[in-house]
Amino acid sequence: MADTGIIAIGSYNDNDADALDEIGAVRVPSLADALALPEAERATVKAIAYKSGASIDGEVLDAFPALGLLSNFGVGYDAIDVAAATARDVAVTNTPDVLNDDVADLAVGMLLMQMRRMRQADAHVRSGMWAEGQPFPLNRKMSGARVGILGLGRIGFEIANRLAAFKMDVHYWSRSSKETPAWTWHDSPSALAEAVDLLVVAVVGGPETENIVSKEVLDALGADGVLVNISRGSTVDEAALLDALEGGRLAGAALDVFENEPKIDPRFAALEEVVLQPHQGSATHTTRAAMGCLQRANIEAFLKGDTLLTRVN
Ligand SMILES: NC(=O)c1ccc[n+]([C@@H]2O[C@H](COP(=O)([O-])OP(=O)(O)OC[C@H]3O[C@@H](n4cnc5c(N)ncnc54)[C@H](O)[C@@H]3O)[C@@H](O)[C@H]2O)c1
Ligand SMILES: O=C(O)[C@H](O)CO
Repeated sequence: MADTGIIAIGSYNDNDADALDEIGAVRVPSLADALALPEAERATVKAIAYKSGASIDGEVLDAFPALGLLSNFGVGYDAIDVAAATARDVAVTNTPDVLNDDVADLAVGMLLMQMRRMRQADAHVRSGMWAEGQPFPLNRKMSGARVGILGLGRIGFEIANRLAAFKMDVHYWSRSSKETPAWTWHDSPSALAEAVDLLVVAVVGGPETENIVSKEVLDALGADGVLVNISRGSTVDEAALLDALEGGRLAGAALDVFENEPKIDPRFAALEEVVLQPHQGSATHTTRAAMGCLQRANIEAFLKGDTLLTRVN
C-alpha cells in the first residue's frame, strides 16, 4: 500500500489512471478487490477515489477505519450510504455541474432520435431500401410538443432550456416550484405526466425516488407518450414500463439507464420504438476529463486540510 493512503477503486481511463498514479493512489479494479486487501493495508486508507455502482454501506466503510474521504466519480451518489458515511465522519464528494451539458445534450438527442425514428431511418438507408425507391414512413414532430421534466435540478434545468429552444411548452415537477415563470410547475409526478406528451426523468436516484415513475404515472402519460430516462434505472418501475410499451399503452421510450445495468432486461431489445443507450450521458472525452480533475481536486484538498470543493454531507 502506498504511503499516501489513497486508493482508487474502479475502472479508470488511461489519462485518469496516470493522474491517479501521479498522486500516489493504489488502483484496484473493484470494491471487492479493495475489500480483499489485507486488513493492515485497509487500515491505512485515508481517501478513496470511487468509480463504481457497487453499494457502499456502513459495513464497507468499517473495513476502512481511517477513511476520511470518499470522492465519487459522478454526480449521482445513490450507491453510497451517505448517512452511514456521515456517522463515521467520512466526507463524501461528487462531480456536479461539469457534466450538465453532455447529459442534457444526450437527453435531447435521444428524444429526437426516438420521435424521428432515426435509428430505423439509418437502417432504411443502409439496407438499400431508399435507393430502391421505398419511402421511409412519416414520423412525429418534436418541436412545439408539450414536455415534462421530472426533477428540475442542474441537469433537468439544462434539458428544459434546450427543449424550450425547440419551442416546446415546458412543464416540470420538483418538490418545490422554481423561479421559472415561462415553465409550468405541477404538484405531483402524475399531474405532470397528465399535462404532457413527453416526459424526461432527471431526478436523483436512491430509495426516496425509487419507482417514482410508477404505473400510475405511465398511464397518465398515455398511449401517445414518450418517456426519456437519464437519471437512474431505479426511478422507473421497469416492469410497468415494459408492460405499457408491449401493450401499446405508451408510444415509446429513450433510456440511458436501467434497473440492472449493464445486463438489461432482454425485453427492451425486442421493442422497436425504444432507443437504448449504454449509460453514456457524461461519456465524452472533455467531460470525463473534467470529472476526473474534480474527483482528484477533492482528494488533494482533503489531504491538505482545505475545504472540499463539492462536498455532499
Ligand atoms: N445518465 C447519466 O450518465 C447521468 C449523468 C449524470 C447524472 N445522472 C443522474 O442525474 C441525476 C441528477 O443530477 P443533477 O446534477 O441534476 O442533480 P440535482 O441534485 O441538481 O437535481 C436532482 C433533482 O432531484 C430532486 N430530488 C432530490 N432528492 C429528491 C427526493 N428525495 N425526492 C424527489 N426529488 C428529489 C432535486 O430537487 C432536483 O430536482 C443524478 O443524481 C444522477 O443520478 C445521470
Ligand atoms: O451520476 C453520474 O455522474 C453518472 O451517472 C455517471 O455515473
